[in-house]
Amino acid sequence: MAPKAAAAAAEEAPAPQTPRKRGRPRKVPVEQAPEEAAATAGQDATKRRRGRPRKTAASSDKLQGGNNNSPAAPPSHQQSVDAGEASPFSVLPREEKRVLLGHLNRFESSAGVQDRALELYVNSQLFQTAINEFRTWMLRALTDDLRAVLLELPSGSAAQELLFGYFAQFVLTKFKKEVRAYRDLVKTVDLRQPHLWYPIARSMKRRIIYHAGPTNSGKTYHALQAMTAAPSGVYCGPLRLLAMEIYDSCNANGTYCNLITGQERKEVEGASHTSCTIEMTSTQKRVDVAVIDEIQMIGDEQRGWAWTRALQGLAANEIHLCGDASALPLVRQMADAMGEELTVQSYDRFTPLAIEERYLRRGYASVQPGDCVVAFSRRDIFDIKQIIEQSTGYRVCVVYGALPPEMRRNQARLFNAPDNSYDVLVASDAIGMGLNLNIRRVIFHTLHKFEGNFKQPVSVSQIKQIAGRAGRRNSQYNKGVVTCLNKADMPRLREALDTPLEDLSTPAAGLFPEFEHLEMFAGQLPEESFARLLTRFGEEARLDGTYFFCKQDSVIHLAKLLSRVPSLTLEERYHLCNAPCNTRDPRSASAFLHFASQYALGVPVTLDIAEPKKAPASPEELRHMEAVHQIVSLYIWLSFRFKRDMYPGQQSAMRLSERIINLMAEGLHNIGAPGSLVFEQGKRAVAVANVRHNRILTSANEVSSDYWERYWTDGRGRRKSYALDRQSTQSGMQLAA
Ligand SMILES: Nc1ncnc2c1ncn2[C@@H]1O[C@H](COP(=O)(O)OP(=O)(O)OP(=O)(O)O)[C@@H](O)[C@H]1O
Repeated sequence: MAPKAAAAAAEEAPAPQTPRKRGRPRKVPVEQAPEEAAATAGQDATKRRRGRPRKTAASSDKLQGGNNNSPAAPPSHQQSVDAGEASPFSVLPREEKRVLLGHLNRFESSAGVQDRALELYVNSQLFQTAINEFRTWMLRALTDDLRAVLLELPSGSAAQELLFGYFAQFVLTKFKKEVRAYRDLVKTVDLRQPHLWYPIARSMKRRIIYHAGPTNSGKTYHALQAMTAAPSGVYCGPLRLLAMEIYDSCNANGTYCNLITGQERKEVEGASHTSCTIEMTSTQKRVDVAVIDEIQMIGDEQRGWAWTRALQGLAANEIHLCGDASALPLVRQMADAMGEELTVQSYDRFTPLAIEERYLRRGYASVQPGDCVVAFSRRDIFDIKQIIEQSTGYRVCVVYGALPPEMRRNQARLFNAPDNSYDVLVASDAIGMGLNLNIRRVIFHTLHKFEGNFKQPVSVSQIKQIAGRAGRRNSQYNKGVVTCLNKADMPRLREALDTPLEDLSTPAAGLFPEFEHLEMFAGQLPEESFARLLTRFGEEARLDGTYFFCKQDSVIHLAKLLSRVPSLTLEERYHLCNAPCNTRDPRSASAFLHFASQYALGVPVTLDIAEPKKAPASPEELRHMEAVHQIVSLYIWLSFRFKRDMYPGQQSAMRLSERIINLMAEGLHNIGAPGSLVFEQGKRAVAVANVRHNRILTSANEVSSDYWERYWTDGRGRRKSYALDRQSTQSGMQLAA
């Protein structure tokens, strides 16, 4: 049993069973303290063997009283360990010693013993100490009767059961204080009934409606219809972008709606509705109808907790969930636990989605208007953009996660508009949610992506979600097509699209402690740093199979950074650590530390960032500007969390953010345009550009050494160029294609 699972089962601390068939294993009642339970354990086992009446917990003290004449009762710990008597073991015949030590060796090395000890609130650290001392104690405790029983037993589980009873008695007597302390600690991290954290929601009679279906099937449309028809409502979405879309469309259609995200608070006078990112949703404010979008994200390893919280905590009479059917069994289980009614409405896709069996044979030279190329790294996205723009003449929009939502929206609008030359989109998986796009064909650049340091296959549900963007209702195309750049990826694409959504499952819902939980936990461990508290909370959390503890790497990273900042309360640390700081970027991390330090000193927090003057001219410059924008965005986020007078620069930060976004948009427009320079990092050629004659070539056969020149930036950012010979030009074209 895994330690957490064992801890979860700890309320039923088992007493040892009889070594032979007699009687069923005894379970200690939930209320019974484990030390009481175990105090009876060893004796109980041997007594039952002998047909004596079962001993009760109440009588255990008496039996423990060290009556060595009572053959099955070992001497108490005090008696056996402290009295300093010679061990009865030392005078035994060699063969008996061998058998008895064999039992003890097997017991000590058995994997199950430590897990069972956890059920008695013996943690792993204490277990090591206890198991080391147990052997000495046991050999001293060896009565004639116990010895006879052990010698009689084969070397299997019956002997282990018997020894475990004695181990329990030993550890719970000798380490009483430690066991109690651990039990109290574990009780503060009992997360098995998180729905009870929300008293308002539990006092209501809520109805849950699950809109289940594939992409582009009208799930969100129907849920939003219910929300806007109600006197009051809230939309909870996974992205700022989606929250902004719903805010705009509600207000445009006459439903007054506020916007609340980490970085925005837009209040509309007389608004009855709110559109927010799911982390920002209130569990206090009553509304008639709530919509939770992309409910399958309840299983997301980092953000799943926000969906669990919304589903269990929203104070809404009616809750509409939109998503694929993969989370349905889990939601059903959670609804049952809350005693709430669940109705399911199923949907089919509006338009057909077909696989184009001819993968992109001529590479990106053969893209067409309405194509969306999906790649999973920023570098690939810009390489592909440049290759397409320079080999086809189409203008390319890009969408990826690090672009601010305003820019993603802006790029989507450019791509959707019929009257411009932006006909092709190159995007990351960020297009999987939230954008209505005029896509005819999705082309997967690859079906692998880096997760941390490892290349992993893209998941089936992600392939489905992204592919489903093609041929969307209300777009120009009444059917969607999907294919891959490489032939080798085609079988996986087919397999993913053929997998029914019902076969995918979201096994468990994410959880993350509310501040109150951490506060209680901190009360048990007053000496621990905040980062250690978070780690230990995750380690000790008691969960059943319905929930898992969300990954908290970034939170712990920030908590460690904050350990250098004194004078912050636990609550301040908790909120600071949940800030959207890009911990992989040292500039963001150092800005975070600067903001937190100023705040801790009680001086107004300043945003010392100079306004950029010109648009980025290369992907590298754009990346730099994205990082600057993330810092500005972090400042704005903090300014909404903490007292406004501590962040006096909120308004100027918002203006700066807007200015940076405009420059980035301008930069995106220029980067990779025909005739512009082609940049290369390191040594690999990514494309060749016909800059001298501005002639657009579509196949390697047309290449002639007269026409081509190659540009790149060297390691120090200097631009260099040289004319390509025919062979290099052709290999450049092959790379480009
Ligand atoms: N009954 C309807 N009348 C008009 N338009 C509709 C209707 N149902 C859905 N649509 C439109 O079809 C498109 C897809 O609908 P919707 O966004 O609700 O699908 P979905 O299943 O939630 O898709 P996804 O999971 O991909 O977001 C949207 O543009 C939506 O406005």
